[in-house]
Amino acid sequence: MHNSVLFYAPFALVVEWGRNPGSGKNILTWQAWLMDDSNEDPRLPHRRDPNVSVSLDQLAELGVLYWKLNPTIYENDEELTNIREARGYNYIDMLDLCPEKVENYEEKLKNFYTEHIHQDEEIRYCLEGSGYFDVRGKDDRWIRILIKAGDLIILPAGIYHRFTLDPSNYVKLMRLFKGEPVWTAYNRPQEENPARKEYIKVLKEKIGVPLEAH
Ligand SMILES: CSCCC(=O)C(=O)O
Ligand SMILES: [Fe+2]
Repeated sequence: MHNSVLFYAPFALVVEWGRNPGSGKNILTWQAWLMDDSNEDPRLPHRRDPNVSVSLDQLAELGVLYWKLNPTIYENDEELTNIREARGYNYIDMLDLCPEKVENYEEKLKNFYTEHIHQDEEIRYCLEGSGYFDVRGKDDRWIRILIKAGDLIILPAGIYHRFTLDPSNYVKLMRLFKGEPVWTAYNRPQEENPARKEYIKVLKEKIGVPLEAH
């Protein structure tokens, strides 16, 4: 799948949105960086000093895909429809991440921030608010990805990741899935998990180096 044309499609779409005259948005809204090693509040940015940015290309190498869409038209968005059709995402629901709307809010947040994998892709489209997805890079260091309204992100099955709110303390996410949704998280270590093995195999083929723990 990752070697197919689809794999490159996000860039075309990103450029398209960036060209949209009068949209007031540009394609440089992408923000990802290597995390520092401090144990301070996870909701802080945790940039290194000096900052080390991570590009869309570097993320794509890890199988992480990104689109910039217009969140104000999500109910009737042709681009979103195209992505859903191309990738078979026939299921959607909404996750409004605030204490009033989510049962066991604190526990859920804690679980989201516990390093884990899934056996399927994790697909999230941010409609309001913001937060951070952290993914492990090829050297096993944390890469922090800022997600805000209009950002659609796909994490491949088997990638170690976690999620936290940022100081805004609020995010509204659309969750997408292929078929009947399965949200099961498998906490690290998962080296024998078939999804992890497959992910490592694809990564080795693509970038030629094994992932190494620090
Ligand atoms: C808040 S959505 C992202 C959290 C996550 O990794 C998950 O739901 O599995
Ligand atoms: Fe997850």
